[in-house]
Amino acid sequence: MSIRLPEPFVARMRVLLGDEFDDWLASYGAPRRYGLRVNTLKTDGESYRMRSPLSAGLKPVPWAEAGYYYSEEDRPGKHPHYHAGLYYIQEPSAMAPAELLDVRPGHRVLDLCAAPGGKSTQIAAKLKGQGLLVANDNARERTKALARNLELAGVRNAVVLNEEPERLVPVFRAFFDRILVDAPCSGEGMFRKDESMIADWLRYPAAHWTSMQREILRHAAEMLAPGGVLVYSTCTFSPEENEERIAELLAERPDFEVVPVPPAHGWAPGRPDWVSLEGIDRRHVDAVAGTVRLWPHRIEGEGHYAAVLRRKVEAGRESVAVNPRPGGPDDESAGTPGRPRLKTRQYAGRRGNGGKPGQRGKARGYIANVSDADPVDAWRSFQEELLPGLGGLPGRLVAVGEKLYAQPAGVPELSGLSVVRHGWLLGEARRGRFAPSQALAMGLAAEEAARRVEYGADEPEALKYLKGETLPLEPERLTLRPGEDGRLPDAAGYALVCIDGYPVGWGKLRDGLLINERAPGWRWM
Ligand SMILES: C[S@@+](CC[C@H](N)C(=O)[O-])C[C@H]1O[C@@H](n2cnc3c(N)ncnc32)[C@H](O)[C@@H]1O
Repeated sequence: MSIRLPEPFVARMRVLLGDEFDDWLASYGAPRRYGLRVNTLKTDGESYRMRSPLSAGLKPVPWAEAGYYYSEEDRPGKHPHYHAGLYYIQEPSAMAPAELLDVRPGHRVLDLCAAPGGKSTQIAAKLKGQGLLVANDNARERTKALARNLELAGVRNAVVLNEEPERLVPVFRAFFDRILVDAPCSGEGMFRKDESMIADWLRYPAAHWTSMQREILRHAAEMLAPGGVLVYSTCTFSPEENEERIAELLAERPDFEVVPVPPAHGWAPGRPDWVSLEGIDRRHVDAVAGTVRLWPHRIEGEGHYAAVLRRKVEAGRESVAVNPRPGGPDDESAGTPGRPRLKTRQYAGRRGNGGKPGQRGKARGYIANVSDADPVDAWRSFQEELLPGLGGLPGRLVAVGEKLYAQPAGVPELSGLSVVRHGWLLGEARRGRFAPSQALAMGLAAEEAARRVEYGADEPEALKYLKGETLPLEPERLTLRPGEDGRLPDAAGYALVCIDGYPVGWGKLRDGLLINERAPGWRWM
């Protein structure tokens, strides 16, 4: 074993694990397993597995829909399909918490500690574009990766926030059907995957993590609707960060109960016998036997812990969510008069995104030229010309400065919160012209665009495009889609660039060239 585990950690695990200690310790000498999750917003897991370009093939992770093991010698992060958002590289055990959350299309879901977004992208896939995902993290820098990963995955119905949980509570009290708390933790279960975490373990005492976890869980509980489900997870072994946090929450919140996780896949039950909190009713301690531990010596994956909790419904009340359901008759969020609109303009209406452009938005050349920089007019002209297949989007348009977002239905007023993404970032109106975003390209299906240019993943042009090069346009690569009037668009202007049929960015067709419009921060280095 080459990893140097901290002595006090090993000594403690010896006491906790007893007879199992030797097997556990031996797992640090075993090779770690690598995982990826196929993005079912774009393709389905099994059909992708059958045609996967990874040389050693993909083997299913038993507990995760579209989750697969890949072989160490493959480099999936270096394949064009990664840049098309066809999969997310994720440690296999880390796929378990979002599976346990039981997300259904249409749910309102909060991922409270979400960066860099592995579980958020997994949740978004389960929502299938319906309902709402609020992905939050309190670390500003990390929310950039979070937003980017959601965009790479083509997620249309997410809002990204950068907040402390307590500041979210007044806005989202009893709002969510599902909440994931993938808590910051001492990371003991990840030492084999990432040895650098040992330094953090040595630096911070357990109380550093447990006080954070306690506060985050308390605030999360406030935001769960009665009848809703909350999953708490960590990638650590210490009972203080796992079973003790759950027993404590149960003692504080009699309206919460553990939903036992059935034993499967080699997962082990939580350990009431490791809880050493004083003054906690035995019932709450015993209940943690229904939580689950993933041990690296019992499964093919790293160490994890998860608890599934349900907020009970009061007798006689089916649901008491205090906020209107997205798109329901009480959904006033679409442009309610009198709401404070500071730097944000919201454009109401179910037809909002699909409406016809006004007279001002008449197309001139390959992109509409409007008389002022109203992003909505510019977008509508762009959409009419470039995206005849997109149709109306649910929710509303939100303009922030020059940026325009399609915000999913049912999002409450966010003013006062630090918002990283108000929804699906469509693009920016610059001097009246609409510049489509990379996020828009990634969230489209190829057939939604009026013009598309196609490359195969194994063609050198695919790599050149991903690296930001401008390419000669070979006419056979261009597909034009007729508009509603049956007429083909001009072969000039913005085109959606696709690899193996999946969008990877924009280009502009001009003078026999495909001018590369792939956003600079997204280019293959
Ligand atoms: C285990 S990581 C989350 C990993 C993420 N769920 C994923 O699957 O990619 C824990 C995250 O919690 C964030 N965090 C720490 N304290 C927080 C707090 N008080 N509120 C919200 N997020 C917090 C950290 O910045 C970190 O990104």
